[in-house]
Amino acid sequence: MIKILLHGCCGKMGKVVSNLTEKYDNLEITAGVDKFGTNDMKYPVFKSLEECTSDYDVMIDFSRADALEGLLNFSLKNKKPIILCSTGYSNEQLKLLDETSKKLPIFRSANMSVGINLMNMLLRKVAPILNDSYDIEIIEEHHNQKVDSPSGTAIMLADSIKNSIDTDANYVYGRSGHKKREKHDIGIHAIRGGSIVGNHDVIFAGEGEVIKFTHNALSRDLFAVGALKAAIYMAKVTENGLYNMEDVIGLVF
Ligand SMILES: NC(=O)C1=CN([C@@H]2O[C@H](COP(=O)(O)OP(=O)(O)OC[C@H]3O[C@@H](n4cnc5c(N)ncnc54)[C@H](OP(=O)(O)O)[C@@H]3O)[C@@H](O)[C@H]2O)C=CC1
Ligand SMILES: O=C(O)C1=N[C@H](C(=O)O)C[C@H](O)C1
Repeated sequence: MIKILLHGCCGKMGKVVSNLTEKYDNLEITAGVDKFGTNDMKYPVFKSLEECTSDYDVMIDFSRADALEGLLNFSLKNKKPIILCSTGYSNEQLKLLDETSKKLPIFRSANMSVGINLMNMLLRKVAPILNDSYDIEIIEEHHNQKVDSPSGTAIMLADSIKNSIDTDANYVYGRSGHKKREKHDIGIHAIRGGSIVGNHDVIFAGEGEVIKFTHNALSRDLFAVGALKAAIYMAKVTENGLYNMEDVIGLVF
């Protein structure tokens, strides 16, 4: 049995992960941590990591970027792998994450769905071919409760494109004003409204044609399933380092 500590257990994703875990015979949530706190869960919920005394094998986090430092220190102290699903990290936080991964197995992915990770892999192949003659724009849509913009997934997709081409792409967020598009811009646009779970379009606009890669998440279950698969994977990992969803789904191309 793999014992999971769920950080951010009372939020939208925390609740979905809690429900889905019950379908797995080999997984059990032994405790949760959430600022919000509640007694509604089937496991003990602590209001902070400092109060949490539960034994666990792997921690899953769906909370906020500002929780990162505390999560890393707690995981280092307990010598247990951590799965970071939260988004909105700053460059300094990403640097800290990289440094800490030399001392701890850390998993991070801005999107736990198989579909987005497959699309990300395809973009790495396609972008170097299309980059010269097509303009690249990314549009993401999410619910009206999301705090970080653009989405972590949009940044992940943009970074994959940027790292796969030999020109130095420049990110332009939510374009406005009086200025033509520059050739090496990658536009990144965020839409917020209602209960949209999470949609991502990557557009390659050329002369006389547009090629579009689209991923629409129809339910939060697919993120939760990805997090639980990552938990099963990370519980067995012994080497320190930074892992992601491609390790879990075995996308080696
Ligand atoms: N990687 C992926 O596939 C996905 C990532 N996400 C990301 O996961 C995160 C959570 O999403 P979602 O569940 O929709 O958000 P919610 O706001 O619904 O849930 C977050 C929960 O974490 C709590 N929380 C916030 N800060 C802390 C903290 N410092 N310590 C402990 N608990 C805290 C919140 O409490 P309170 O409400 O009191 O602040 C809330 O209960 C976001 O960053 C989101 O972008 C979401 C979906 C998929
Ligand atoms: O906040 C959300 O809801 C989501 N956040 C992630 C992101 O920022 O990319 C992933 C998913 O699209 C849902």
